[in-house]
Amino acid sequence: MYVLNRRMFQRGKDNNFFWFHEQSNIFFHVKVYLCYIKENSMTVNEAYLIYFSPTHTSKQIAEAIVHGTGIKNILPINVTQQAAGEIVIPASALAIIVVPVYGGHVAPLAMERLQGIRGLDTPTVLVVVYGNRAYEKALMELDAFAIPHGMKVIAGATFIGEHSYSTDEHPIAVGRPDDSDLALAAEFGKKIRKKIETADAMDTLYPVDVRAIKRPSQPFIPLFRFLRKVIKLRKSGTPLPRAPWVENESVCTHCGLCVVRCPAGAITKGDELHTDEAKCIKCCACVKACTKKARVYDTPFATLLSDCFKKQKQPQTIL
Ligand SMILES: Cc1cc2nc3c(=O)[nH]c(=O)nc-3n(C[C@H](O)[C@H](O)[C@H](O)COP(=O)(O)O)c2cc1C
Repeated sequence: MYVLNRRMFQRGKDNNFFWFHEQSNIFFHVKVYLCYIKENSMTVNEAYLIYFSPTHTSKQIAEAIVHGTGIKNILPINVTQQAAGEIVIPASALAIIVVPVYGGHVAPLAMERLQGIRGLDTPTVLVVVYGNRAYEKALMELDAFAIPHGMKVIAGATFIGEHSYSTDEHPIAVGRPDDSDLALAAEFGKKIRKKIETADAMDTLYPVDVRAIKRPSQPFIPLFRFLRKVIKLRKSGTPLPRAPWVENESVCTHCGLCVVRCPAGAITKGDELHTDEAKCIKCCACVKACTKKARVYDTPFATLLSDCFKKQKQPQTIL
């Protein structure tokens, strides 16, 4: 045991007591700092998982991200079949919005169905899922929706999903999101959680500019071939199918699955052989859902996309 005296508090190589005293001071300050971080770090205890996903690729990405965050209280808001209605998401929650890209834009029906959602400066993650061609303005459009709706965009991402037009003959990004995409989505979720927890308050949880996200590399020659073929197709006046159809009527069992899966109400129970072209959004949910393969959507675009976008693009994230 040391008996306290003045010499013990004097610096010196051979003064062991002073060395311990100095270290314990450091330990004390580290402990105080850790307590401070814990006291002041932000936590989110619930996640609003908002998605539109007729062929379930966006849904898979959404679920992988939220599981990656480790948040247990998940409130799914699936806007595939109906509008979200009026929902206010508190600032203490995390909002994750995942939508597919149609023609380089956010799928218009998805955008329409998101309109009732509002945040209160809610930390929000924006994700677009596209079929290996391009997402063009989609992520920026989602951002332009989210900010005026009271959401603070703290992370963004672009993921790849099997193209809705993909068939056995004309495969486009088949099997995406694959295991590696889903692992990346979960890792992204984990990083989002970390970003929130390392911020000591809402004003230090910094927003991101989704325009700064890295665009995937696109080889020029296949893109040029694609554009040339699209122009040729348009000039030829070949009519493009306005909606999926039932190829062989005897195969359809009228099970009604296509009716249930259609997000646009374009197929009516009891009249499954007919698709309302005015309502159809060509999402191909009915084609993918049909267990008898009675429904088809055979568009010349599938051939072009399959031929020209063979190189698999990779997900990109920003946070
Ligand atoms: C009408 C329509 C337009 C599409 N446009 C694009 C596009 O511009 N770029 C692209 O890469 N993929 C495009 N896709 C493919 C979808 O973005 C892709 O298949 C997505 O994974 C579908 O999401 P979901 O499975 O959640 O429905 C389009 C699909 C449809 C049905």
